[in-house]
Amino acid sequence: MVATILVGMLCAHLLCFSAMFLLISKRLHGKKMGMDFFALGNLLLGLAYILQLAEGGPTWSAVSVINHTLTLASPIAYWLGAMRFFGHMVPLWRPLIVFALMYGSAQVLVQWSLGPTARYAMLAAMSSLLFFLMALTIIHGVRTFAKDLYAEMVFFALLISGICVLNALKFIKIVDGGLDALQMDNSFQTVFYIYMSSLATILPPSIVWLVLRRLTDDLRDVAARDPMTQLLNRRGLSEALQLFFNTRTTAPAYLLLLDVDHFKHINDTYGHTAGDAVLCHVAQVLRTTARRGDLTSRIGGEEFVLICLDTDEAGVFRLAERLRAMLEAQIIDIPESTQPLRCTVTIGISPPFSSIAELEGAMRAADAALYRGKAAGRNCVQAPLPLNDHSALDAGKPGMLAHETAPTTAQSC
Ligand SMILES: Nc1nc2c(ncn2[C@@H]2O[C@H](COP(=O)(O)OP(=O)(O)OP(=O)(O)O)[C@@H](O)[C@H]2O)c(=O)[nH]1
Repeated sequence: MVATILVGMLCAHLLCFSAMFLLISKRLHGKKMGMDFFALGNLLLGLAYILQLAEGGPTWSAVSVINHTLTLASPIAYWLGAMRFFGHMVPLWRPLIVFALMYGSAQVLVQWSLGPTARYAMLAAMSSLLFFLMALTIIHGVRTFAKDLYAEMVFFALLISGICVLNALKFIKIVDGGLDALQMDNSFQTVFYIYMSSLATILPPSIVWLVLRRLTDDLRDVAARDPMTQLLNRRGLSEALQLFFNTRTTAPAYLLLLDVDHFKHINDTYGHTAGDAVLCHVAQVLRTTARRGDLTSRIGGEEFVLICLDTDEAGVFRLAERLRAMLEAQIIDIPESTQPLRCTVTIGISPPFSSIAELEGAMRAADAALYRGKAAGRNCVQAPLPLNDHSALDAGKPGMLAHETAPTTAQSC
């Protein structure tokens, strides 16, 4: 009786959360994060348990064959849903239909050749195997595609390992004691269904939590990035830098402020689409040239910032010069245009700084250097003023600098 009530509650939980997952997936439109697959997994398992209640005990019937097939199809749907959640575009119906046909046939074969006990033992063994594979996938995910969800994934792996172990025990009991092991009210079955009911209560809210986490992470990411170039925006830059200074106290940072030369002229001559393509090109060069861990950002219009972390002064000047030369040399692909287009940038460098509070000052110093670079003819790298030359910094006048590179003649882009 107890086990029957537990199975009834389990069905109610599974079907309610199936409906909830489906509603969430509808709200998520294009990026459903596997919620539609999880809804199907819950529905299949819920239906399997309803069929089990209808059967009353082990029987050989079409309903029983469908029940066993649905019981195993549901973890497959969950597994595929998890793959979708992590961005793998796996199909749903084809693998499920292929599995259903294969497992249906296997049941008929086993029932006729080895008898009913073997068919039930096969269900327990297959369940154990599927959940074992699922736990293995999660453990693999923790090291690769799901690193950011470490705690959640370990939690899931533990819960799923529990089902795996219980099904393995069920298999042993069926092999040892025959179909009597499946009597609903024996103590093992009671423990089994208590565990399954607990999972049906814990897992769905945990899945909703995962989706919520992903959505809020995505929102934060959208708020921190420039939509056109996908580089960090001003806000994202200062958040990322804050994080860096909170966790590291190594070498100071340097800020490079890049400004595309004569950008207005590019827009006016080639149109805004070409202007946008130039900005995306500069962003791409920044992304690929900067070291891993450096922060790349578009802070507005045609102004970009690169913050170099864990480096020294000589390295920063080499990088700035490399960036300038690369941008000067490369031809930019403009959609629907056959005219080759190049652009140059002027780069102002800040003095070293080592706290987030100094970011604004570093930005101002780099801006003053940039201003001097523009005045000196553009397409060059300008070092910051010496620390004691405050008057020059205030007025933005050119100063005598140790690292100044010889400015080349401004080029028409
Ligand atoms: N295509 C495009 N243009 C932009 C965007 N944001 C700002 N602009 C344009 O960038 C131009 C910036 O011009 P200016 O500030 O005069 O700078 P400049 O022409 O590069 O001159 P210098 O910096 O002195 O070499 C303006 O025409 C803006 O309209 C954008 O997202 N896309």
